[in-house]
Amino acid sequence: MSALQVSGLAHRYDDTVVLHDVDLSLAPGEVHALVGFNGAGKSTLMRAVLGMIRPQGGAVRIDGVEVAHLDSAGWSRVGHLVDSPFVYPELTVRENLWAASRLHGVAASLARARADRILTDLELGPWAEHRGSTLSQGNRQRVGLGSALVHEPRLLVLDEPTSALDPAGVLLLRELLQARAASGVAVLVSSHHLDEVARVAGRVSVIRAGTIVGELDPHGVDLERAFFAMVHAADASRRRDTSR
Ligand SMILES: Nc1ncnc2c1ncn2[C@@H]1O[C@H](COP(=O)(O)OP(=O)(O)OP(=O)(O)O)[C@@H](O)[C@H]1O
Repeated sequence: MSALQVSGLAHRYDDTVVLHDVDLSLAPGEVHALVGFNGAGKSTLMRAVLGMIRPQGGAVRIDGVEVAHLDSAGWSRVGHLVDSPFVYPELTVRENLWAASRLHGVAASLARARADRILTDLELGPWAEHRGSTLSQGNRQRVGLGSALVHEPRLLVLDEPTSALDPAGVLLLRELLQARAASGVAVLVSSHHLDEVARVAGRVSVIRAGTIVGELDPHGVDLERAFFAMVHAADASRRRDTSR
């Protein structure tokens, strides 16, 4: 069974079509990247996957269950970072991670150890006792990522997770995602960095104006050229359709 199955997803804000007939699937252990220009619809797609918006058409299933019917046990198998990382300003980094694990249903007896492990995995140790309100942007993103990972979800949805990270953080996250995927976790990730995506993803889908227009070969030689060729071909095809 797919960890995530998106079928015929459609969404519009007022008169603007933002997602059109989007199909996407994600198997356990797969890292699937979404790439596209600003405003292409990546975040909207992720919000629909996470039940944060109700799309006007199509279906999203997580482990075979329609998101509208997913219970708290189902959601506890999902980790996400979409939009700005949420960090409790008055809590320390360690307390934030502990709270995130408890909110995702981790038993009190395990929560401390899980938070400690994330502090190590994301090299947040030096900031463990610092309050959320005092963190740099990159460290906020690390805490947001830690909060998405701390309960050991089986499906991860990450919207531009490296946008504020330094090169060491990018490398750490890549290794973490690869390790989680090797243990069967399914990862949906969006990014603007084609090279980074190619290093981590097994599949790369291109989204253009709310439509998935094709997949890039992450092992291909010139990903940038292939990306633009795909986008331009999609635009030309759309122009032909609208002029008929
Ligand atoms: N709440 C909203 N109300 C109206 N329009 C919206 C809303 N949220 C997003 N949009 C529009 O939907 C389209 C897709 O936005 P979305 O944020 O999904 O794109 P994106 O691919 O994630 O972009 P970026 O790479 O810039 O983050 C854009 O045209 C955006 O302006």
